[in-house]
Amino acid sequence: LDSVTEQLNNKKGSFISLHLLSSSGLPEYIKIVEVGPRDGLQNEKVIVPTDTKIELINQLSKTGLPAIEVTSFVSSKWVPQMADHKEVMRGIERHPGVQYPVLTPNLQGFHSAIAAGATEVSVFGAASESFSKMNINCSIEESIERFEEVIKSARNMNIPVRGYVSCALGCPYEGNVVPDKVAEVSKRLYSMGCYEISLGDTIGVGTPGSMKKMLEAVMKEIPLSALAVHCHDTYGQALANILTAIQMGVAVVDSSVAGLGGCPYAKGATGNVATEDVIYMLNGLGINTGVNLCAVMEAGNFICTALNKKTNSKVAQASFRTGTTN
Ligand SMILES: CC(C)(COP(=O)([O-])OP(=O)([O-])OC[C@H]1O[C@@H](n2cnc3c(N)ncnc32)[C@H](O)[C@@H]1OP(=O)([O-])[O-])[C@@H](O)C(=O)NCCC(=O)NCCSC(=O)C[C@@](C)(O)CC(=O)[O-]
Repeated sequence: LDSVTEQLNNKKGSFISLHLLSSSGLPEYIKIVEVGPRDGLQNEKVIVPTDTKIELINQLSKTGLPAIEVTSFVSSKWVPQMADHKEVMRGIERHPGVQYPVLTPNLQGFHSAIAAGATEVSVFGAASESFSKMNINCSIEESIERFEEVIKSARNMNIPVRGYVSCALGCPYEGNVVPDKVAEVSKRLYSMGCYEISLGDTIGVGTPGSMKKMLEAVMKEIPLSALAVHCHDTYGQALANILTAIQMGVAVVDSSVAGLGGCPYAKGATGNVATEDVIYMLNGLGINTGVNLCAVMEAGNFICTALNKKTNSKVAQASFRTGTTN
């Protein structure tokens, strides 16, 4: 409880950890990629008003987060929740030093994103054929061809492209996914020009054991500095999996404010790991993120109130119960 209080009392500016644990062997700085406004909200049943999305992103922009995934330029027939992508993109206040990536599955999405002012995009593939078909309506091979077009156009415009590989630790349709397949798809995206590969445990079935095996395979093909992990918490393993990844040297972690989220094409998958819980853990390890925990909790409180739902962040729940937020 003391550590919660210490962290929460430091409300101004970026959080400086008061823990004195040694960080030797762990990255000194971890970049948090906030995916709540996209991965979090895409799964909400009731359409979230555009103004609420914009306000959430504006609040998150003031927390010290270096990257906030804003929306997806996908078909509104497939993901109605992201239909207001242009309005959201145009409505947000952009802060210097914050990246605002958006998802683009194909050239059509890429051109719409650029027209709406996107300055960074992400392509999203999978290590499972069935998931690729269900999620983006094409095979892995076809998806790579589409991504290649996006990456070429992006390169001509100096737009950085991030690449996702979903089902890195398991697939909702095929079950087990072999680490070599994850490594193969990751390598192709990286070789095509993605500056970073985010490895998605889409349905949160991974464990520290499977995370380690998968990363060992991927790290043979891609530099560690180009890897990120994207963990869902369906089986309660997300923080343990992230800790395993950072012990192996991964220094980019995706997370979602209040633990919102899930993929509409991965039935049963619950939210992403909560940003608040990741920051709390990293603060405890003495790892700098530059993110103010209290400010993220306030943004979490805002969106949970707007959605009339309880936060999935254990840290936010504990702080609420013990009154340490005030
Ligand atoms: C990829 C498509 C579009 C293919 O969908 P399709 O139906 O195969 O596309 P198509 O090329 O045959 O075109 C059909 C219609 O879609 C339109 N269309 C075509 N492209 C676009 C576009 N970019 N934006 C808007 N509209 C588009 C196109 O204009 C046409 O419109 P119509 O003539 O019928 O009116 C579709 O399957 C789709 O939108 N899928 C959405 C997938 C999605 O957003 N999933 C959730 C995100 S992934 C995720 O959450 C996992 C991740 C990233 O978080 C990591 C992890 O956890 O593992």
